[in-house]
Amino acid sequence: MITSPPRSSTPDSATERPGPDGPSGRPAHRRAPDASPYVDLTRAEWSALRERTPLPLTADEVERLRGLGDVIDLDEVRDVYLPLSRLLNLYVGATSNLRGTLNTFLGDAGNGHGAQQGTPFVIGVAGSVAVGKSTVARLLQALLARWPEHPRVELVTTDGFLYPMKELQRRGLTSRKGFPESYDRRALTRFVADIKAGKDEVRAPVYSHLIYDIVPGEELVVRRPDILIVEGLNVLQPALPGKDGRTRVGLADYFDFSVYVDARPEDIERWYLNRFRKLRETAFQNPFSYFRKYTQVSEEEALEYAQTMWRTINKPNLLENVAPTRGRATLVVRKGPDHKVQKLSLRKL
Ligand SMILES: Nc1ncnc2c1ncn2[C@@H]1O[C@H](COP(=O)(O)OP(=O)(O)O)[C@@H](O)[C@H]1O
Ligand SMILES: CC(C)(COP(=O)(O)O)[C@@H](O)C(=O)NCCC(=O)O
Repeated sequence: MITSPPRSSTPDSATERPGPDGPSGRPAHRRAPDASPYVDLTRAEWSALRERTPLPLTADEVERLRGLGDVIDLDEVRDVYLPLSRLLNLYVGATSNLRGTLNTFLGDAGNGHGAQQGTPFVIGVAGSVAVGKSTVARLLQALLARWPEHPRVELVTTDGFLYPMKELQRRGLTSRKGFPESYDRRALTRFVADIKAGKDEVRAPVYSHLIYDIVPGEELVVRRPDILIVEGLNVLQPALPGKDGRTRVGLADYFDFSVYVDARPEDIERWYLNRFRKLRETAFQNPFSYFRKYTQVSEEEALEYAQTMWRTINKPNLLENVAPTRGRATLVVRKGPDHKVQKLSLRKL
C-alpha cells in the first residue's frame, strides 16, 4: 500500500544538468510539484507496486547474476526489480498496441516504410563505471524473460563498440576510454536501428575486460529478440549534430524505456576501488589479464593506480558526460552507500 501520495520532482532538475541529489534534489522553495515530469517514490512506495508479480528467481540465480562487489539479494529483487519487471511488461503491451494503431493509420502507406509487426522493445540502462549497471541489466534480462509475452530478451553492452586499442592510440584517446568519443557511435546506433527494424541477424564486436580490448574475430549475434537491453555508460547521450548542423537520430531515439542507475560519486568511487582490490585477487591473476602487473606490486601501489584511473578518467566522464544524461531517463534508480536502492523517480509525462 502507498501510505503517502508520491511526490513530484522539480521540472528543471530533470531537464537541466542534474545536481548531485537527483531529479528531486533541489531546495524546497523552488519546487513546482505539478509541472514535474517525474514522480518520486520511496523504496517502500515503489515496492508496493509489484502487486502479485511472482518472484521467479532463486537466491542462487540472483547470486550468479550479481556483479563483483554488488549487493543484490532476494529482498532487493522483490522490492525493486519485480515492480520494474511488471511496469516493463505493461509498457511492452502498451507499446505494441500503439504500434498496431500506427500501422492501421499508415495502412498501405506504411508498407515498405518501416511499419511492421514484432518490432523489439528496446531498453537502455545507463550510469557510471562501477555503479552496478551490468547487474541491473542482467537481472532485468532474467526477470523479463519469464513473462510468456516476451521470452526472448537479449542483452548487449556498449563496450563492444569501443574503438580497438590500436585505433584509440591512433586517435590519442587511450586516456579517454569510456568517454563518448572513444566509441564508434555510428556503428552502435546502426546496430540498434537494425535490430529495431526487424533484421533477422545483427552482429556486434565483443570487448574483453581481460585483454582490455576488442577481441579480434569474435562477434555477438542478435536474432530478432522480443526485448533488447542496451547497457552502457553513454547510452542516453544525445546524437551528435551532422556536418551540416542538422540533428541526427541518436541511440536513445530507439529506446522505448530507459533506466539510469544513480548514486553519489563518493560512493561509486569507493565501490570502484573495492572492486579493483577484489579483481586484483581474482581476474587480474589470469596470465592474459592486461592488469596482471597490478598483482606484482603492493596493494597500496595498485590502489594508487586505481585511484588515478578514477580521478582522471571515470570521475570526469561521470560528471561531464554520464550524469548530465540522467534527466533523459524514464526511470532513475537511486542507490544508497550500501548499493541498496533507496528511491526511484519515474517519468510520468
Ligand atoms: N578490469 C576488469 N577485469 C575484469 N572485469 C571487470 C574489469 N572492470 C570491470 N569489470 C567487470 O565488468 C562489468 C562492467 O563493469 P562497469 O563497466 O564498471 O559497469 P557496472 O559496474 O556499472 O556494471 C562488471 O561486472 C565488472 O565487475
Ligand atoms: C569498458 C568501459 C569503458 C565501460 O563500458 P560500457 O559501459 O560502454 O559497456 C569501462 O568499464 C572501462 O573499462 N573503463 C576504462 C577505465 C577503467 O578501467 O576504469
